[in-house]
Amino acid sequence: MQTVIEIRGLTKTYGTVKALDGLTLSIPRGGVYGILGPNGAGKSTLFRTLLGLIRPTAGEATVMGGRIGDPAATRRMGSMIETPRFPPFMTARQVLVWLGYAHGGVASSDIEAWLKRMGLAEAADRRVRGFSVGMLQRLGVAAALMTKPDLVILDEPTSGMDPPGIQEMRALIRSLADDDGVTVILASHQLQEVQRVCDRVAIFNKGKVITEGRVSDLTASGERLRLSATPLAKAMGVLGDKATLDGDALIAALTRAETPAAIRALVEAGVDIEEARWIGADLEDVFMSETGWTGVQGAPDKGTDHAG
Ligand SMILES: Nc1ncnc2c1ncn2[C@@H]1O[C@H](COP(=O)(O)OP(=O)(O)OP(=O)(O)O)[C@@H](O)[C@H]1O
Repeated sequence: MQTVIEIRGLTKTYGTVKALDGLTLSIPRGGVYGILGPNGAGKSTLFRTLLGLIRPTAGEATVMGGRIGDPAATRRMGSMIETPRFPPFMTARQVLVWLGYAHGGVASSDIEAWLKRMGLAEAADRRVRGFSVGMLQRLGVAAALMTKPDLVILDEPTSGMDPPGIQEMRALIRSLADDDGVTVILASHQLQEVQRVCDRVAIFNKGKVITEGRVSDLTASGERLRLSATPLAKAMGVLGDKATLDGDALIAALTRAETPAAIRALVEAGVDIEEARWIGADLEDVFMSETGWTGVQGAPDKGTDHAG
């Protein structure tokens, strides 16, 4: 596997807080890679470290073969970390021209193309002080991509966006990877979006990687059988604690080997089965079980290191 980022034992401490705790991870070249984790897991700290904005306390990382902070590698990267801030008195177009200068110059045709692609053509001459969070995100993404990077890091690119905006962003991210050959690394709390757009993910907790893999493999391991059957009560009785109700269907936690006998038992008990299909676990299920997160308490405890 050709990698774009190699991270070995990366640690960043702030006082007593270990934002990154001996993190080890390899990120492949090409495709869309998701970094997931509860608040405070260390995602933004990792991105800032990879961009050379903060120094690690220990460990090392290479980005496209160069050490972190190496200007040759940094020039080939684009990024948007959290909601970007721009000088409020500038218009959207001026922001891109100004950032383009800082990068050594970006053709005005590229700036216009990105304003259009991010749905900002009509707002191009408005001052950014009046922009919504979603518009700032769009401008931040345009700024990250107008320099034609080989690798782009996007931290919560859809935060503050409406549903059509989220859908457009998903299409843009996939086309960057599939059509333009850009490696996209993104962090997001919107797990359904991540499941739809990412090829691989790493789940972080407390500065460590606790799970890493292809989205299809991670979700396949929790697959269950969805059955439309009548009468439902009788089917529930046959399957016992293997079954839970999901609307007017039944979700059975059966292995593929257990399934033929279970179907036979249902039919013999007089249950009609109208439909049976395998469904994968949601990335949300994987995230919840890996992080031990219930969504109500503080950051959970699970955290064995994983050499990716
Ligand atoms: N400049 C800083 N000074 C002190 N502590 C910091 C600093 N930056 C990050 N931290 C701490 O490091 C830990 C990791 O923070 P980080 O922002 O990387 O998490 P995150 O996964 O990006 O979180 P979120 O999902 O909320 O954006 C947190 O405990 C945070 O409070």
